[in-house]
Amino acid sequence: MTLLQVEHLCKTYDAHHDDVGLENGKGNRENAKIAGVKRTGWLNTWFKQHHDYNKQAGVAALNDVSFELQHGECVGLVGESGSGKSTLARCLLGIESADRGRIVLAGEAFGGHARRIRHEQRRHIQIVFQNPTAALNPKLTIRTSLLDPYRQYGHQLELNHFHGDNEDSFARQLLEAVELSPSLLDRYPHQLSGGQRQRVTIARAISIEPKLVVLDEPTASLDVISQAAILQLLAQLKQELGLAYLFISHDLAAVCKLSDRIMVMKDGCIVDRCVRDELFADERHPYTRELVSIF
Ligand SMILES: Nc1ncnc2c1ncn2[C@@H]1O[C@H](COP(=O)(O)OP(=O)(O)OP(=O)(O)O)[C@@H](O)[C@H]1O
Repeated sequence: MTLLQVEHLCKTYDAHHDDVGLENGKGNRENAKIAGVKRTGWLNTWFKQHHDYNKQAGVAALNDVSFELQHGECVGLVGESGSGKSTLARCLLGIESADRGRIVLAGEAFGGHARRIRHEQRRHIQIVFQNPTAALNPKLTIRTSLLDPYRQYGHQLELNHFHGDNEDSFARQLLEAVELSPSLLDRYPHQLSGGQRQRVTIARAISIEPKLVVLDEPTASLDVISQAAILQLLAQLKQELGLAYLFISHDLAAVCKLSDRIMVMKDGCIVDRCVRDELFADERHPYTRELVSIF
């Protein structure tokens, strides 16, 4: 069975749209949660840093976007800044709803137009952000941040890979899965390197064994060595846990390394799609050729 079906998704922002209540820090209740994690002060800060929008009237951020993603598959999503990649990610996570269209996850309606995502469904799509420093609450230990999704879903979880018998052994398993020492559990984010912090956010995202992880430029804030190591880790986890990824990136080399298929977005539309090895072929869409040529 297909894991994810996105059908005819449309989203237009009006001139006064403020989807997450950034100006007053309030946000509506649906938006106050991201990936099952409460949007507290630190997450507000992340949104503020990453959503410096050019708020023009009637921006069609998603214009009839349709695609499918299979279990265990990685689909890369590339396109210039403002093409709609993050909007698509936010619609998938239920942070905002589409104006039209349908999202079906493992055969069940999931978000999309005017549909709320149930708490137990929300666990199945998680996200890893670009900036691990902003994604971890500086006041919480690594242990507390790691265990947050588990504590929210603990009683309902049927895990296949990790064993949730007690919190300490669960947190240790998570760190081991991302090749970090359990001795980091009682440290704070500032006591870790950028690469280690990103490993922690990956561990947190996979902790409740989602079906799909949205990787929103997961290596963009890292040095070249850490980037390669994180890509290697993501490939390994995909294999071990049978995860599917939607991998959003400007880095075509990274996308090619991890993805089975690639979609190219421009002005809210998917203008091209291909298997990885065909991205550099001559017969690609002119926009894809342009992206490839400037890479
Ligand atoms: N909350 C919002 N209010 C108004 N306009 C928005 C909002 N969010 C996105 N947009 C607009 O929608 C379009 C798509 O933005 P989006 O952030 O999805 O692009 P992107 O491809 O993820 O860009 P980047 O690669 O820079 O992250 C842009 O024109 C953007 O200005």
